[in-house]
Amino acid sequence: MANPVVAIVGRPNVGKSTLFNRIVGERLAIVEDVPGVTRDRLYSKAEWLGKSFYLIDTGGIAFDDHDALIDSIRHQAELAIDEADVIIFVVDGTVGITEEDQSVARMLFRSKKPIVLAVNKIDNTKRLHDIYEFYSLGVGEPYPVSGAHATGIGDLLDEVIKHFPEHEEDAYDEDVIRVSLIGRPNVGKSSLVNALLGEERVIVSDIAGTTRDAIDTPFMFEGQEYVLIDTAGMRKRGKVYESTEKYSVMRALRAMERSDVVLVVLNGEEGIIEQDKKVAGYAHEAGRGVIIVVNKWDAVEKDERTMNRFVAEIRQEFKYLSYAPILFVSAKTKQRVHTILPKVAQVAEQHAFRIATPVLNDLIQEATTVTPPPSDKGRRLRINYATQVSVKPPTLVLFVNDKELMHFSYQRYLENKIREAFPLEGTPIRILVRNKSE
Ligand SMILES: Nc1nc2c(ncn2[C@@H]2O[C@H](COP(=O)(O)OP(=O)(O)OP(=O)(O)O)[C@@H](O)[C@H]2O)c(=O)[nH]1
Ligand SMILES: Nc1nc2c(ncn2[C@@H]2O[C@H](COP(=O)(O)OP(=O)(O)OP(=O)(O)O)[C@@H](O)[C@H]2O)c(=O)[nH]1
Repeated sequence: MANPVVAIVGRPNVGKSTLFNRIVGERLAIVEDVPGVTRDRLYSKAEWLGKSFYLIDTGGIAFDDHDALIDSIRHQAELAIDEADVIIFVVDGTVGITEEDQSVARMLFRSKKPIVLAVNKIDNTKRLHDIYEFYSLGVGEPYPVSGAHATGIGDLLDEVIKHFPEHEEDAYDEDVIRVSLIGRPNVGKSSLVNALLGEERVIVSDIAGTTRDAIDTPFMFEGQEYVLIDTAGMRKRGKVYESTEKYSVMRALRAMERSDVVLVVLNGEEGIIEQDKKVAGYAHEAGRGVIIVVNKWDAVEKDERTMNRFVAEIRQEFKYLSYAPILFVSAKTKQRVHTILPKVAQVAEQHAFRIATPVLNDLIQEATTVTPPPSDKGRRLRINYATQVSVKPPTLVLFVNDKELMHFSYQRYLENKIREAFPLEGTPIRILVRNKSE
């Protein structure tokens, strides 16, 4: 379920970004593209031969000073070693081996992580003999590539995916609810984890064989088993992670992917800032159940309208998360912390909700009768058949006469009708529109 992470490492100017763009932009499809949520180029989801993974570009460091440069390349490599499942180590075939390359190679070699060596800028076959000297880096076979001409990338990726972990790493039982907390630094994630686990009725259980690397914390609450995902990551995240946003983002993403329900934590004292919107956008895109938790409510000066105002602001800023319930809590005083887990259980149930096909079709029938689809140049959308194809999140397919005729606003209308009929609080709904013939 969690996608492997592939990091591109190398000194400046070897062509990391060019390769990143090639891998993501042309050879491979970017999976999912949710409108309205901006995507940055720190990382991207990519796919090769049916295997999807996260690709991160560790580039973008520039220093005048040689020592500072080496230091920061090392730092990048260290993070890649920590977080990635496979590392693509890029060198420049036109320049040959440099001291920085050797320094990176030594670190990568010691890490014992799988390394695939890409010798870039091999723009034509005449250059192919330039790759042999790179064997002496001691990190294995050099793969000739040209980011500029998009050659050699398939062979490189064939090698990369061979090193993906074979087994599903988090084989928790179906009925265990997996929860993660995300939010920008200092909103109180660790404090909330402690408050949740400190709840009297919480028993930290040990579900056998599941706590690989002890990064997750399983526990029982009111007869239900839960796992807090990547608790260790949340606790350990120190200076290094904070200074390198892409790694904390990636870590949060992986945690989210392994979760049923994500708690998006906000700081009630400071209000919503840009970074919160990014975090919330990721949560929505991940397709998990979402609960918005406003923490530090104890520190907010309030009157009877404060809460409503905050709710209105959240709805305004995170329009795409309109399905997410909002809780106001304090990890410090424990105020309303006890409402979190019951809400998580409820949202997890909705996230796995299944609508029977006849019921769904009746509902769509009725909705299209009440408000018929708009017509476009004399042609009208017809929905022939609807069915739910998967859960977590509930994903529906609508078979129609011509999917070009489906407009965003009409799709939103149908989603609202579905939400009126079923208790889908906290879960996104995916609606796929297909032509009848597909
Ligand atoms: N000839 C040739 N030039 C390339 C190739 N790939 C990249 N370049 C050039 O190399 C330069 C550096 O490319 P980038 O992709 O920015 O390198 P980078 O490693 O990401 O650099 P930083 O962001 O500084 O870490 C650019 O001028 C590219 O046009 C290639 O395959 N052949
Ligand atoms: N007043 C108040 N302070 C809180 C509350 N929760 C956390 N804090 C304080 O906020 C600060 C940050 O809390 P953490 O739990 O470390 O926050 P975090 O989100 O885990 O931070 P990172 O590890 O940096 O991502 C600490 O000084 C906490 O004591 C709360 O409910 N009320």
